[in-house]
Amino acid sequence: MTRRLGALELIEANVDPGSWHSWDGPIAPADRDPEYEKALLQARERAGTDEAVLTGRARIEGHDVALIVSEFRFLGGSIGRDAAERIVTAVRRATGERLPLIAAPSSGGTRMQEGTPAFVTMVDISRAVVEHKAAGLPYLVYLRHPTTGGVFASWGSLGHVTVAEPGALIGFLGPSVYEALNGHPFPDGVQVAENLVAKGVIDAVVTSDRLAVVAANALALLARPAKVSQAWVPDTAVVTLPRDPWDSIQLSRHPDRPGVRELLRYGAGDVVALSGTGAGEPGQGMLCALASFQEVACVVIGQDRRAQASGGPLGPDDLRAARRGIHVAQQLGRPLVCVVDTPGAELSAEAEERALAGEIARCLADLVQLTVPSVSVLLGEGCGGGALALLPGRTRIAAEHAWLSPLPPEGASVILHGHTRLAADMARRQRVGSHELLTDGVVHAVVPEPVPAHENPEDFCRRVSAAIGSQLLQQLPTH
Ligand SMILES: CC(C)(COP(=O)(O)OP(=O)(O)OC[C@H]1O[C@@H](n2cnc3c(N)ncnc32)[C@H](O)[C@@H]1OP(=O)(O)O)[C@@H](O)C(=O)NCCC(=O)NCCSC(=O)CC(=O)O
Repeated sequence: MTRRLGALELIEANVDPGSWHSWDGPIAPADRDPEYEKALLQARERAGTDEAVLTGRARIEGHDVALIVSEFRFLGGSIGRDAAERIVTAVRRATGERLPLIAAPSSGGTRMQEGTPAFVTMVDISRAVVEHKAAGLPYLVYLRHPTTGGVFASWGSLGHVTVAEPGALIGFLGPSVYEALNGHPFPDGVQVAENLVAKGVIDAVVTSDRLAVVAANALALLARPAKVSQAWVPDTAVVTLPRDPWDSIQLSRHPDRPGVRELLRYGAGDVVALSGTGAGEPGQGMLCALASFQEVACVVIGQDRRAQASGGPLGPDDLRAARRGIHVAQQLGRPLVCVVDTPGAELSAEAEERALAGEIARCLADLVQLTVPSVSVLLGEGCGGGALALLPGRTRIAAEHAWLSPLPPEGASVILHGHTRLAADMARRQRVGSHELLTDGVVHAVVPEPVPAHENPEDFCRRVSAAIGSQLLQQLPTH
């Protein structure tokens, strides 16, 4: 395990040399009870800081940023009114100076010596952070060991991207407080960074010595706003000969056909993976990431066909994860890439009761309202409402052997004929293949597959990536 760093150590280890400028003014004297005053004096001596947070401006790998960093040795990084005021002032200043903001909390939550007046400052901090994000500015969070209570429940949980220190204790109530109040220990292994990543609460675990690299990567992707060009009209290209869609359907189901993971691996750069909804739903069937295609930095939401096949069907949580990605793209003004690749959404009682249909509808609603450039990519299987949910990009492209249909052709055959034997015929009649999609104006371009994608995944992914980049570039303003 890497050594846990104090506030100044973390700052010095991650900012460009000589670039740190503190924004903190002196803490004003106040009429406090003598015991608390004594605790503050001791905390200052122990921590070497004048409060439990430090704020300021710095450069990280060339990016100008504002930083808010907790010092746990100062009364457990707890937030009293002075610390809160310092945070709010720094967030507002970052917004005013249009600086991306990075917060690195480590805290026992509300400062117990101050009680409720301190507790309610979490509202002020949250308001400032929300206003910062509403101004289209990135907010990244690095949760350090330990982050608990109202800090985790306010500015610790509002990041566009949230990463955490390996092994960090991160939880709402501290485990010793829980045990004392409930008479039994809190279950092991729950309030741990790695578990929260697996459960879709936070995005990734990052060692403190890699924070600068990860932050710089995310900032490079997030810091340049993009709005769709007024002059843009979709470009269409006819590049394929008619194919039997049934052949395409068979090829799209080939176990080695590359999916969204391979597309990111071979066709994208600067990938920063996001984990699920951030709200405790891992969204295994939906991959969300920040990435760049042909140098265009964007948000990617993509249906992971293999994960769906191995027990994680495309369910309501996946669609909520997608909506998180849509909101990040809209809020930060980044283009959005939607990758469609699904044998169909989850068919289960649980999915119904957790609003599968409603989430499909809300994905559609969110996408049709986007004002940033967007492209939907039919990569392989495009089956039913699950596929429809990610279809409304401003431009839509299809791989040559991708297809789109209202339900599996086998299902269509059952509806009309009472058996699955006429599935191939139904696929032909329902105009599901890429050639028909192009002819009918459902997609604007088709990416040729000179050989089926599974025979040369790298080449396929590079072709799709080039098509994505080109579609996005066409939508961006030229100046
Ligand atoms: C964060 C911890 C898990 C860390 O445990 P550790 O064993 O590493 O450290 P520790 O307990 O010795 O704490 C280090 C020092 O910080 C102090 N300390 C910790 N939390 C504090 C707090 N909230 N206010 C004031 N001081 C605090 C401890 O008294 C101790 O002081 P000394 O060294 O002098 O002994 C634990 O401190 C803890 O459970 N804190 C409370 C977490 C919590 O439940 N917060 C909810 C608060 S209410 C809230 O925030 C509002 C809300 O929930 O919405």
